Amino acid sequence: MSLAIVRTPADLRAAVRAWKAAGDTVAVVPTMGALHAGHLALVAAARREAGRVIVTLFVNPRQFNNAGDLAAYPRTEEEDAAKLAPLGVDLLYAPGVEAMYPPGFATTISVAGVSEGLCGAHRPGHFDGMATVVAKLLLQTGADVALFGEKDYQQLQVIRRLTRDLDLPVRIVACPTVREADGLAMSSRNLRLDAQQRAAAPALAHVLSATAAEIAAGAALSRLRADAGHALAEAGFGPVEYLELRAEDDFSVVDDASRPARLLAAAWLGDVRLIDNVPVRAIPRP
Ligand SMILES: Nc1ncnc2c1ncn2[C@@H]1O[C@H](COP(=O)(O)OP(=O)(O)OP(=O)(O)O)[C@@H](O)[C@H]1O
Ligand SMILES: CC(C)(CO)[C@@H](O)C(=O)[O-]
Ligand code: BAL
Repeated sequence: MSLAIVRTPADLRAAVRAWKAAGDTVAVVPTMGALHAGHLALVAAARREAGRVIVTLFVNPRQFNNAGDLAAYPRTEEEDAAKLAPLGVDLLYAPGVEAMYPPGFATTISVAGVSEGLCGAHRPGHFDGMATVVAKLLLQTGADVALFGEKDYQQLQVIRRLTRDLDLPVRIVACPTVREADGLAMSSRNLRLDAQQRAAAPALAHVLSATAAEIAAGAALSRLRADAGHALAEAGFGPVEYLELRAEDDFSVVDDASRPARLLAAAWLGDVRLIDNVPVRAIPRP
């Protein structure tokens, strides 16, 4: 089984135009490749949402704030295409950097508010680069629906804001985080962990879950932050970039579970930066 791979916006548009002329709807799953079961869950959801499914594969230089991270990012297009071929994906869109950013490219999309703090504070320029490429991918594919993972929770908020503000005619569907059996959120960057770091990595999910349970029971995050940091350090983590609670409705900073919230963290294991998040719902009191 082979998969059609398209490299230019013009070829992509031609394929989509033919599908739409035949009355098909189109779903897109944007990725940076090195596909794992989290991505494949997005593809399965995409198949339920539309008649045609496009997966995009583009390691977007503009969203990397760190040259070493970009250089080390795994690139496994052949294996990725082999994983997608049996899943009923209609097309893999894998443009080169020149096709995406031709000479003279000068536009940046910057989403205020939800992109501030958290990853926005620690990865300068990241969300501008991400929003710019996602806007391009949504416009190039003309997709009716686009699927994104909750693992990148702040990214999802930025994309929702972007599509509303620019009146992009696309529905955004969020999919829950897919985890390894030991709780570690699947991520392409996990491939860069050595054996010892891989053994330590699930502590991030465990500390988040334990802290979320205490907040759900009535505790304030500000009183739990130091203990969570110690637990991560004991497990072998380096610096914790942030551990923050945000309200799910407007993404404002909160300290307890009086509103449905998300507990989000980023922390380093050696030179690999991991992120994760969990929902927090107050336990109703009798
Ligand atoms: N574990 C996961 N569960 C569900 N969705 C995921 C998971 N990991 C990534 N995704 C989603 O897949 C899409 C593509 O993400 P991307 O290609 O950056 O993979 P990644 O594993 O998140 O890589 P990275 O190491 O850059 O974090 C995004 O919408 C992302 O949120
Ligand atoms: C959405 C995305 C494909 C844009 O490059 C990327 O940020 C990702 O993989 O999450
Ligand atoms: N998964 C989010 C993309 C990034 O880390 O750049």
